[in-house]
Amino acid sequence: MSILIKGAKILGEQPADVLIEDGVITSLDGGTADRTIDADGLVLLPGLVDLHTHLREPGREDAETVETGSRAAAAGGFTAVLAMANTNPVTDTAEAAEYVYDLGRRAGLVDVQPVGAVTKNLAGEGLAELGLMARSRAQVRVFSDDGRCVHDARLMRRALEYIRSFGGVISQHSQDPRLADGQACCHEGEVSGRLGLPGWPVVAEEVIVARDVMLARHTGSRVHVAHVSTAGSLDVIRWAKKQGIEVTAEVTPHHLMLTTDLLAGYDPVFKVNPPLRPDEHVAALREALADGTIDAVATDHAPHARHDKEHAFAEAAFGMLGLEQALQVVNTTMVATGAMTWAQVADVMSVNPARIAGLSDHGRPIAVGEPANLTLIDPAATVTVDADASYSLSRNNPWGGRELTGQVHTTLLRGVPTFEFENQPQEATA
Ligand SMILES: NC(=O)N[C@@H](CC(=O)O)C(=O)O
Ligand SMILES: [Zn+2]
Ligand SMILES: [Zn+2]
Repeated sequence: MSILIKGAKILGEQPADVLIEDGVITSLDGGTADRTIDADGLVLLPGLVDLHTHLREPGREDAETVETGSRAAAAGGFTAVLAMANTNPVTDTAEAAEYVYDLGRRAGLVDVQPVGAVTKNLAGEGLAELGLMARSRAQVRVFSDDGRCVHDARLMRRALEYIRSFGGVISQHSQDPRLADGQACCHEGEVSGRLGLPGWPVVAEEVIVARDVMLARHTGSRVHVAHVSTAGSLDVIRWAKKQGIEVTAEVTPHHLMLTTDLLAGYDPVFKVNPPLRPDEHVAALREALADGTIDAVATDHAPHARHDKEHAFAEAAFGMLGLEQALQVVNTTMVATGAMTWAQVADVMSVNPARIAGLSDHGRPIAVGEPANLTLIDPAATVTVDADASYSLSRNNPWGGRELTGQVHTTLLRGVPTFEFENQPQEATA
């Protein structure tokens, strides 16, 4: 099959006629194809890569499956996602990693790359089969106990030493469990005081970020800060990068746009870990994304069934959807405001995440001979998000009712359309 994408602006810059044959880009200068997509006014990016997705299979197929999450990812412009290990059973063995990998290939909508747990059953006590997962068919390179922090410094050190031999990275959910106790459910500050909700302090994140960059320096190994959310963490990461320490960081779409004030209605859709922060942190995160202190945007797509989410705020599960709106939120907060170019968006949503995760077929230049993993975007479309129109099995969408700018037009995985906007008229209202 061949497709011609006619007149798309590559990385928002020069228009070109991109020819794709048998899954590979074969020309930037037109040619004959079975099918032509009129892409006048559209922007072409390398397919997006999400470093942080919760797919819930195995174990919680009522909240999401590999297939439904993959469909949501393709609709959001993604061609690869890293599937977090906090499933049931946990992805802590080579077999478990291969199982998730195979489910992803069978769904065939995005490349699903399993994340391996750092510790057995995420219990924080003994290391999981890191080497066997790395050598498995799934070739795991990213390890994380996400949902929990690897809080034992000795275990973190050993894990970092171990994964260095095969170029692995630990994605840390940075949260000191003693500073963030079991009752806490939001950011500790003026709003939590006013609403009478127990919060936890920003320093619970920052002390772990600081400790981990020192462990990265000590071991010469790579640490990745998952869902960074505080200005103080950014100070530490800036300092560490200046020292040449191997640290990278991701920010979520929700931490780029949503603030603590939203908790005033006690709506659990806004309950997430790390919690929504006040304006000054949001501003610091945007600045750090634009200046390269933060390497990537990652969704932390965290689907939850209604019976886990629809409770009083204090009891509801932490987490919100992200895959389908991520690009729109980045466009609205960063591109439409002039803070970033599309070329920078390609870096933070494709090139850098692919590099961090070691995915060699993704985050590639849009050039002849490269695999056609591509995302075509209408940057000017305005969309009112309909929380009920989602490919996810869950409905904990914090963007419902909001007007966002931009719409994914087509997603291609190795030259095959995995999402096409024209075929999904119920998805959005222009
Ligand atoms: N982000 C969340 O609030 N929840 C995540 C876990 C996590 O990312 O820590 C989940 O698995 O539901
Ligand atoms: Zn987390
Ligand atoms: Zn997560």
